[in-house]
Amino acid sequence: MDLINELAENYAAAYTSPEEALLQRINDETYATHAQPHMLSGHVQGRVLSFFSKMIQPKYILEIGTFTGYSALCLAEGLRNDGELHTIELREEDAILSQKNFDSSIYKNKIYLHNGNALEILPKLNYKWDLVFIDADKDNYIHYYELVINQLNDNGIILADNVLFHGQVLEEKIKGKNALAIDAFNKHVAEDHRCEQVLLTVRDGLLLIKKKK
Ligand SMILES: C[S@@+](CC[C@H](N)C(=O)[O-])C[C@H]1O[C@@H](n2cnc3c(N)ncnc32)[C@H](O)[C@@H]1O
Repeated sequence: MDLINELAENYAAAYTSPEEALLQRINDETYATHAQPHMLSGHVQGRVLSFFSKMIQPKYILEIGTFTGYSALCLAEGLRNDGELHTIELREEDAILSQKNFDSSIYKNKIYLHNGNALEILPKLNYKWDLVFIDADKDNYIHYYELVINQLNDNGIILADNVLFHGQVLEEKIKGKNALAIDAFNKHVAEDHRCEQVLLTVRDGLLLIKKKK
């Protein structure tokens, strides 16, 4: 289901700052060569990620689900000079591709790519996160959220992608496994008194979550 009117999407893209050449190249190469290019955040959502990161000026960023590296590079734009971005990717072929893309970037010395299952890698990453982007397997969103919320800095923010899951969460009786997992995640966060949240209807839905002090 296309949730957002295509004309509105095009208008938003026209009046959003352009992406830089490397991001444009990653986008084009991913669409030309990858079997699931739609997973890439893309221009407008990429600028949203960059904008939030520049507002937060994080020292430590965590991303779960690197894919070809597009969103990591957008998030890295807001890092402090001494900041680090840690990104986790399960599939070796995507990890290789994203590392190649990071190596072409001015942020290459600030990005640490971890190849493996996020559920196993996360407990080994001992950082206080300022900004977290959850964008991997939908079944595990609740696990990822519970693993990172206690490692979030006081002013830390979690962003979770695909929270509208192609509109499938709007069905009267949700059928898809991933849509059910996302709907359960949205309810889990809504019922969690530790945080406040806002669901933006950007692209496939972006949930902004802030831990209460
Ligand atoms: C939607 S894509 C990420 C897109 C990327 N963040 C972007 O915006 O360009 C999801 C990625 O998560 C990875 N993934 C799935 N399950 C994972 C897991 N358990 N641990 C780490 N990565 C996982 C997939 O291989 C895939 O590359």
